[in-house]
Amino acid sequence: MKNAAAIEVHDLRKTYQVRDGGSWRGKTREITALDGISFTVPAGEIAGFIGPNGAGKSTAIKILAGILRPTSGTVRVGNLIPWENRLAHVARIGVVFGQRTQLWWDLSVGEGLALLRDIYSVEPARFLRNRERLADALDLHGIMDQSVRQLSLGQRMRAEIAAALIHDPDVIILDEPTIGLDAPSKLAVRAFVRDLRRERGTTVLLTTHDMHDIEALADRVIVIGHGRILADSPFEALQATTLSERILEADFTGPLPDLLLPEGATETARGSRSVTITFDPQRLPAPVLVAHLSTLPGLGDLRIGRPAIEEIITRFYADHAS
Ligand SMILES: Nc1ncnc2c1ncn2[C@@H]1O[C@H](COP(=O)(O)OP(=O)(O)OP(=O)(O)O)[C@@H](O)[C@H]1O
Repeated sequence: MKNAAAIEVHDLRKTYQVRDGGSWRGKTREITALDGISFTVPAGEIAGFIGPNGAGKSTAIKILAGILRPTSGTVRVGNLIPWENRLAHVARIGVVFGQRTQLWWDLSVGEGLALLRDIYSVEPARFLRNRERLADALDLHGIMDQSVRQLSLGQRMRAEIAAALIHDPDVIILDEPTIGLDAPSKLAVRAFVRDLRRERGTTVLLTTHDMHDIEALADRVIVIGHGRILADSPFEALQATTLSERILEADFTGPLPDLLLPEGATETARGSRSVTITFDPQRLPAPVLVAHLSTLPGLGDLRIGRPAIEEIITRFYADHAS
């Protein structure tokens, strides 16, 4: 199975019919949520699937999960067509929707997992092994008897992940798995997904608005906007083509002197004793800029870094807007 395509999407289109003004009498209008997207995720890869609000991510995820039929195009997940082989398909994939539960509010976590065992016909010995392994890895032992409605968001998300994996799926779809979680819970979810891929070779499609999820997990990112694929590449490549600039922060021991910056550098923020400068290292090598600043009176610390990952993505979305 290694290197075979676990997810294949070809020329996928989805249009929704909506009534203007919400009235049944109003004219109908077509919204193109997916305008012919194609991508492939090889087995064992973690692919980030990102895009601004309304780009079409949820629509694509629902089609991949077998919940929604596309208007046209082909999709194969582990060689099955999700909306045609629904039962066989759901038995082979795991889906975590960060914003809604797949568990049952009034059942305990343990009861919910047992119900999934029956739904997916997981053989009893394998179920017990998986439940133990997932409870250890996701720290669920203390909450197995608690009903889902009593769980904190972080506990519920860990239970959701266990529920999505109880039947050993080869492919998992994570839709905003860290939304609303505190920092330690986010780190725990990311570590779990990394281990899962390493130990079991699970293929993961991950949508998120948290770019740190992408940085921590994704082998590559597929960017979608207005229902089209805008980029499909390793994150570093996206970063290099979008924002090659560097950021320099300089602290001064006294009031800021006149900077008289060389060409290729722009002052982007200023405090009473510090300044932030953005520069393009192709046009202005960092040592030249540092040498220039060193001539200024009262220079203290200097720090040079890359723009934050959010900045890179925001710029990429803005460059592809319209
Ligand atoms: N059931 C629906 N009926 C009509 N239009 C819809 C429906 N679901 C989504 N849309 C429209 O399709 C487009 C894509 O929406 P979708 O929810 O797939 O985007 P998204 O990338 O998941 O956005 P977000 O990041 O905000 O969740 C949007 O213009 C949205 O308004």
